[in-house]
Amino acid sequence: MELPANHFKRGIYAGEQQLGLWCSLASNLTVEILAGSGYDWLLIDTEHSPNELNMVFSQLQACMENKVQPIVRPPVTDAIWAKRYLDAGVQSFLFPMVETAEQAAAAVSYTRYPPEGVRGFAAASRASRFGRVKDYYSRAHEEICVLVQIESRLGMENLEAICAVPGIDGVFIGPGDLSADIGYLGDQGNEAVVTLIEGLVGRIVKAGNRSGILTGDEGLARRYIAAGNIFTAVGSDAGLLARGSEALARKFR
Ligand SMILES: O=C(O)C(=O)C[C@H](O)[C@@H](O)CO
Repeated sequence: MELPANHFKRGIYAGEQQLGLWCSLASNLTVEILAGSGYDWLLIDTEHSPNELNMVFSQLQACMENKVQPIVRPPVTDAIWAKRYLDAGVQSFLFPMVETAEQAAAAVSYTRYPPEGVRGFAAASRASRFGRVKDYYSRAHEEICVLVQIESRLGMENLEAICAVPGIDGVFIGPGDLSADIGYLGDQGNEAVVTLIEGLVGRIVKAGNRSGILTGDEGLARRYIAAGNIFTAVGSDAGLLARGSEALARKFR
């Protein structure tokens, strides 16, 4: 069996816009529905959702019939969660609240076997398709994508240093936490926040890295893409369900 290709990672390095959707409903059924919807990636959130490890397993499997890349956000950036999700077969990570180059380098090391990193060895896990991918241990890093979140003042201050860390494949701007940290809690659509984010996207691109963002607003998504954003989550499962169900109910009222 061949090592599964990470089309998302290859796409962002090729400069091909990767459209995504945020998934926090903790359901393999909703993920399977969304996996066939034409997105390039699905963010499987375990930070702000009731997702547990065994549930993430089933959501990863729900993606297998499609080219879509599941990207898992651990609840915190640490080696233990990285190890458990890697063995589950996760190939792309969005590590939250990274604020320094040292934290970014640590995140990369969690995904690499020794001597490059500290990933623990597991024989015949789902990651190697239970031992069926014969060159898994020597090649796993090629198809692993490490994305880190910049979502605080300190992270903004250290942005270029973080972008320069070897193994950091992309830098995602967390609009909610970032706006909260600069005094715009709950107001990530404020023009001051949007302009700041556009500038951050430009800094990431200028630093030679790849920028990501989440927004449910079409106009803002287009502004961030125009600024150079290359992986863009354009909505969420919860938002689609809530807005879509409300719109349907209104038709019959
Ligand atoms: O800071 C942010 O915004 C994010 O990191 C995304 C949110 O955590 C996610 O829950 C969508 O609102």
